[in-house]
Amino acid sequence: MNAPHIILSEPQTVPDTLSRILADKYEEVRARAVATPLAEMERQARAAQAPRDFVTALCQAVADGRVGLIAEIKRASPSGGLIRDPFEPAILADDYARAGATCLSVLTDAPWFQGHADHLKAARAACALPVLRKDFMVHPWQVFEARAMGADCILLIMAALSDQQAEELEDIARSLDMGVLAEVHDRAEMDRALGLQTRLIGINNRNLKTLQTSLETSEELAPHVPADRIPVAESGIRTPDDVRRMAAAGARCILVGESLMRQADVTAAASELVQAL
Ligand SMILES: O=P(O)(O)OC[C@@H](O)[C@@H](O)c1c[nH]c2ccccc12
Repeated sequence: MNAPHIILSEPQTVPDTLSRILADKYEEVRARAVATPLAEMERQARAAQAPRDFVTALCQAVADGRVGLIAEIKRASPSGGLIRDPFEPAILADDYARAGATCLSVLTDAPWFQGHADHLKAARAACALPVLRKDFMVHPWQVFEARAMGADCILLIMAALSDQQAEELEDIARSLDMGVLAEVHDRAEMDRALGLQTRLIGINNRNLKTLQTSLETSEELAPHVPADRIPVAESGIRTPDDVRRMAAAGARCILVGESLMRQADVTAAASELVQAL
């Protein structure tokens, strides 16, 4: 009798969602930077309309004791599937502005969120609010691209970046007078984000690797944000009670997307959140 064969294979690791998104993003940026070289993208960024002050708008809301609502415009997401259809960014931007939102966030990632630069351009043109480009920033080229399409602020996801990358992207954003929202999901990421210059610390209640959401993430982390920084509670916020919960933890600024995008009356739903305190 032959000895039984034991086949040892490498442990199978399934790539998490963030890793898959980033792999697509590096590919996308590589291709786009061939079509439009960095120097040309920088020229377009520096020729764009003056940026609106995203960070000051949120600081002002906090100083006034208001909710600082960053209202998000997105058609779809990996966790929610198709969220809103038909989807009209300009109308949504106007609805949010009339509800008293402080800023907008617009998804521009196509493969995972069905976003587009045109959504951001249309939303920004329809209101006077500062606009965050919600995408996965990994390369300076994208920061110039963000400014060229009109964005006033970029998102830096600490889980997706080395310290050196984050600093480089922040420096470029600052040179373009753009704001930076540094996003964290745990204490270690927060400590890294606090090494950046930006005052805006986004605490994502959603784990981008597993897509699980828990408001406890903000409750745990917001108390550790130093007084000279502004915590922004992100993801999974649905009701005025949730807003009060985030405010009680120290986060009066919130980033809300899906729960608003699923409402027939976006203005009414957003103003309920704005008036929760
Ligand atoms: O739709 P929600 O659960 O209200 O979440 C909004 C926003 O926080 C979420 O879109 C988000 C936060 N960080 C991100 C990073 C990438 C993509 C999306 C996000």
